[in-house]
Amino acid sequence: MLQAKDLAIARAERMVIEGANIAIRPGAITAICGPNGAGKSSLLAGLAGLLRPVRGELSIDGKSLDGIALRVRARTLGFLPQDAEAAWDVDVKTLVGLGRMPWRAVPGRPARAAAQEDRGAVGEAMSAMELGALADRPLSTLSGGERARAMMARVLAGKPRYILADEPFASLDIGHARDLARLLREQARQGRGLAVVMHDLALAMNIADTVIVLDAGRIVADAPPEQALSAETIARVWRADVRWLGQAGARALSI
Ligand SMILES: Nc1ncnc2c1ncn2[C@@H]1O[C@H](COP(=O)(O)OP(=O)(O)OP(=O)(O)O)[C@@H](O)[C@H]1O
Repeated sequence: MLQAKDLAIARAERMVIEGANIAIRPGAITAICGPNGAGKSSLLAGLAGLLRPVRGELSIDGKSLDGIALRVRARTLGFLPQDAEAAWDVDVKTLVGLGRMPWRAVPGRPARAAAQEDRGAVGEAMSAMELGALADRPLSTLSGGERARAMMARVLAGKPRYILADEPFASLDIGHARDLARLLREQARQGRGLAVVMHDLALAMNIADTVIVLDAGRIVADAPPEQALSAETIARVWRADVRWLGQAGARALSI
């Protein structure tokens, strides 16, 4: 379990997350929701160990994150930033291959078996994100949604135990969003823990096991979706009058 206790994060010397107690469980999808500026990205980057907390503890299976070597951390936590950019204009298959970096030079990993495993993981991630036809295209020539799928494939190729994804649905069309939702469920079924920032509350309602609602840097709900995303909570936090339609697991939100 990836756990944060009494986590506090500051940006530009202003507290943006305070007193966060969170558990990201293996085998489950945890959606992180909240209005713009609530602190979702900051919280996710904090959980990934990419923003140093002002206060609090982060641990994986009870072991402090500080005590885990960086390379091991990189194999354990896969992070997909919002609007992920690549430093170089590489082609798609090279980018996805970079997801295998943390697996280089793992002690006791025979070179030939390692190369085969790397190829297998990259191929699997590319086909999961339907990137076969784009494999040789430089990133600069892709559309926003295609680039988002390539970035997600890079995370998947690393086969991390936890996937921390910041708005992975943001630029996907409805068909690819459905495919990604299924893929995230499958990743959870395989035992991975997922923390996913999302603005689409109906999607969170339908695919998450747990929803964390953030409001102005504070966790105001952490519960199964039907409870965390009640119309009352949405009215209070998002100041929007809404009504849930449909059945559990296939809900739509009327605004
Ligand atoms: N690099 C930064 N420097 C200073 N302040 C920042 C920085 N990044 C974010 N902030 C501030 O921290 C707060 C939380 O931002 P964060 O990006 O975590 O929110 P968010 O919930 O992910 O928002 P959104 O839904 O708009 O993506 C906001 O008030 C934001 O203005």
